[in-house]
Amino acid sequence: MAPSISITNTKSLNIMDFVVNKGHGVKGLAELGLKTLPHQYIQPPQERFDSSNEEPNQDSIPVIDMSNWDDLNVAKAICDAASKWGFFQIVNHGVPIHVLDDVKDATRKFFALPAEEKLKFSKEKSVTNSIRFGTSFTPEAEKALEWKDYLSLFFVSDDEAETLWPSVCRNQALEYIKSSELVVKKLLKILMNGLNVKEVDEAKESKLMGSKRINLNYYPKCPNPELTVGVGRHSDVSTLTILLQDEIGGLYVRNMATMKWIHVPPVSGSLVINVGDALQIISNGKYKSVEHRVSANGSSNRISVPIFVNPRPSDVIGPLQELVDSGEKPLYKNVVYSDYVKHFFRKAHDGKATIDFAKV
Ligand SMILES: CC(C)(COP(=O)(O)OP(=O)(O)OC[C@H]1O[C@@H](n2cnc3c(N)ncnc32)[C@H](O)[C@@H]1OP(=O)(O)O)[C@@H](O)C(=O)NCCC(=O)NCCSC(=O)/C=C/c1ccc(O)c(O)c1
Ligand SMILES: O=C(O)CCC(=O)C(=O)O
Ligand SMILES: [Fe+2]
Repeated sequence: MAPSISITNTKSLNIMDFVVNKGHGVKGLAELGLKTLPHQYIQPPQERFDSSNEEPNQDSIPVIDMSNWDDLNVAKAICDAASKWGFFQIVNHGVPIHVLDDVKDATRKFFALPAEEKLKFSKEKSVTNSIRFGTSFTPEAEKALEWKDYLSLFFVSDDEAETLWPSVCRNQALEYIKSSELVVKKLLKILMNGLNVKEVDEAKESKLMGSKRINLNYYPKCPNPELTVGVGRHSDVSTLTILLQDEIGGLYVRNMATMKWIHVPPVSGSLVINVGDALQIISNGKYKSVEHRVSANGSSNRISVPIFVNPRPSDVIGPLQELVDSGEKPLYKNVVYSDYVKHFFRKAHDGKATIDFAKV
């Protein structure tokens, strides 16, 4: 529902109060029919999208068919992509298409709720730390805000989800998490085999995928997309991220060879997989957690739904013992995972800098 106020400039509007405190988000701002971007969203020139920084030949990250996932060529393609690009897309992954469609619909329904309904899930009002409706990334710490609203749901238990997650999206979000579990296990098994770790026992599995967070992201149409960003440069702090995007596009990944940005084109029915910092650390740098960012869009709203597959907050993560025993020099220290995540969340997005926290 559109906010009841209607103005075309924001001079008389307290942006932080309207967007953050009142829960209208950037979606509410966009629906006021603004003609120009409020100054709080203007990014410094080096952070804006500029086609001269994009890969001219549209070199693209691989799209991997998972139907024969135990084929050695498939395993090789996955390990190569995780080492070279840190990103790939998968098709025929086994997650039913209706589950993906349902969670996209549910995301649109959540953001269509009135601001006062969404505000019940804000950091200040939410009855639990594991549910958070917010906007931008860390508005308190950012010099320029990002053009994105989100709902972040940390999975604690089915019981908590049943009682506390917003009813418009909880079943669909849970279904997406549960039906992607098998493909996550397959991917992690392949990636561990690629490090010569032949068996993923319970302890390892728990460290690699012991916790999950799902974010529902909403990027409304933006009056001056060239001046701002949907999400700024960052790497994820997960082990793996399973990202569902709609048909709009706007996700860009850093090509580590050229430092230029490559677009991740929407492929119908696919899931985008990326390595996060936890897996870069655990693999002692073999698999790369690559910088990525999202542009704002001048003509369409966009949604995306990442599942962040993580260690548990209390886990200590560091390079695998098998790698150290084989003679590799550890590039990272052992860190408590929740300390690592808090470090990430308390600062503005700053590209690949988060991982310095764990460097030897
Ligand atoms: C996240 C924590 C540390 C929270 O624990 P808790 O005890 O609740 O700590 P807290 O002190 O309330 O929160 C720590 C800070 O993080 C912030 N924060 C907490 N959750 C979120 C969230 N979902 N989104 C943004 N900030 C958050 C809080 O605001 C705290 O900052 P401050 O208010 O103290 O300044 C805990 O649940 C944990 O260890 N989880 C591990 C699993 C996990 O959640 N991993 C993260 C995967 S997310 C990932 O990889 C990428 C996420 C991402 C990327 C780009 C974006 O633009 C974006 O929005 C999100
Ligand atoms: O919206 C996207 O395509 C990516 C979002 C993202 O990078 C994130 O939520 O970590
Ligand atoms: Fe990300």
